[in-house]
Amino acid sequence: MAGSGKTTFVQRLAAHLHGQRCPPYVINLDPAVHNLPFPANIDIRDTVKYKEVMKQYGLGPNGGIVTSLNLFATRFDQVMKFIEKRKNASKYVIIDTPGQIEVFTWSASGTIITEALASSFPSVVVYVMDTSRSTNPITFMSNMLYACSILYKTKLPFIVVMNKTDIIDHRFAVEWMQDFETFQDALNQETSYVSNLTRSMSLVLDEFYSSLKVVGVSAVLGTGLDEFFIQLSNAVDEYEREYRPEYERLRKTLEEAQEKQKREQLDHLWKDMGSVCVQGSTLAGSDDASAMGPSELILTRGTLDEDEEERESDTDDIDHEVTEESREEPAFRNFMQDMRLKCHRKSNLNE
Ligand SMILES: Nc1nc2c(ncn2[C@@H]2O[C@H](COP(=O)(O)OP(=O)(O)OP(=O)(O)O)[C@@H](O)[C@H]2O)c(=O)[nH]1
Repeated sequence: MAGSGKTTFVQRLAAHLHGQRCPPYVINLDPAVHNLPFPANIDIRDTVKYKEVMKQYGLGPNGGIVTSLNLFATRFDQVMKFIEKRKNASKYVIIDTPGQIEVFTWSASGTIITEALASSFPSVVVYVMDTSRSTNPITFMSNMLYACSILYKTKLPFIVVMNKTDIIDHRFAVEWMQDFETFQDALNQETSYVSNLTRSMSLVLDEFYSSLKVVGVSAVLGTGLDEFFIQLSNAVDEYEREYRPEYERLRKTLEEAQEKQKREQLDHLWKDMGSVCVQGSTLAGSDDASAMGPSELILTRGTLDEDEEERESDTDDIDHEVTEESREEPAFRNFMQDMRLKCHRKSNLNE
C-alpha cells in the first residue's frame, strides 16, 4: 500500500537484523523511489533508469514503473543466482516493492519475480498497512480487500503488518477482524450506501481473517519486531508444510509436460525421417545408401566436371582436397546411411 511505510519497515528490519549479526540481503524493486534509506545489495535503479524509460516510451509514472519492472524481470535469473550464492551468508532476503497493487501484484513481471522466488526459497508476503489511515471501517475494509486479493494472487504465506502503531494502537482493527458485531457497530455510524456493501463484504472476509497473521509494529520506533519474527517463522513453517509440496507438484507436472512434448517432437521427426527414407529407397531402388543419389542442392559441387570447375572457380589458391566442402559429400553420405539404418531398425521394431 502506497505511503504505508514499506520502505521505512524494510529499513527497520535491515537495521534490526544487522544488530543481531544476521545481515539480510536487501533488494529494492521500486524504480521510482527517490531516497533509499538503507543500503541495498541489488537496486533496480542501477539497472533501469525509470525517467529514461518514461521518456523513451512516452509513458506516465505508473507505465514507467511497470515497464522498468518488466525490463528488470528479464534479468531476474541473474538476481536469483546472486541470492543463491548468498544463501549461506544471509538467512533473510528482504525485497521492497512498488506500492501500487497493479504495478507489482497484478503485473506480469511481478508474477514472474514472485514465482521465481517462491519456487526456490521459502517466501512470505508482508503486507504493510497504515493503521492510522484505517480507522474508518470502510477504509479498513478496502484495505483488507486489497490484502485479500494479494493473498489469492500470490497464494503464499501472508502477514499483515499494521504499521504506525506509535500513532494509534492497532487493537481496534484486530477486534474488528475477530468480532463481527463490533465491526457492524462501527459500520452503523456510517450512513453512506457503501456501508451496506461493506457489511456484506465483511461476512465474505471472515474466512480470510480466520487464517491471517497480524502484527502491530511501528517502523519508526522499531516496536513489534519480536512478534513479527515469531509470525515470520510460523509463515516459513507454513510454506514448508503447504506451499513447497504444491510448488514441487507443479514443477513435476511442468517437467513431465515438457518431456512429453519432447518425445512427441522426436516421434514427429522419426516419422518425417521415415518418409524421407522410403522416398530415398524408392528413388534409388537399392539398399546402398550411396545409391540414394545426392541431393541436387548440396552435392552438385562435387559432380562438376573438373575442367569446368577450374574455369568457374575464382578461389584457385584454396586446396580443395582439404576444404570443408570437400568433406561434405562423404559426411552427408554417412549421415544418410546412419539415418536409414535407424529407420530400418525402427520399422522392424514397429513390425
Ligand atoms: N508515525 C510513523 N510514521 C511512519 C512509520 N513508518 C513510516 N512512516 C512515515 O510514513 C511515510 C511513508 O513512509 P515510506 O516508508 O516512504 O512508505 P512507502 O510505503 O515505502 O511509500 P511508497 O514507496 O511511496 O509506497 C514517511 O513519512 C515515513 O516517515 C511509522 O511507523 N510511524
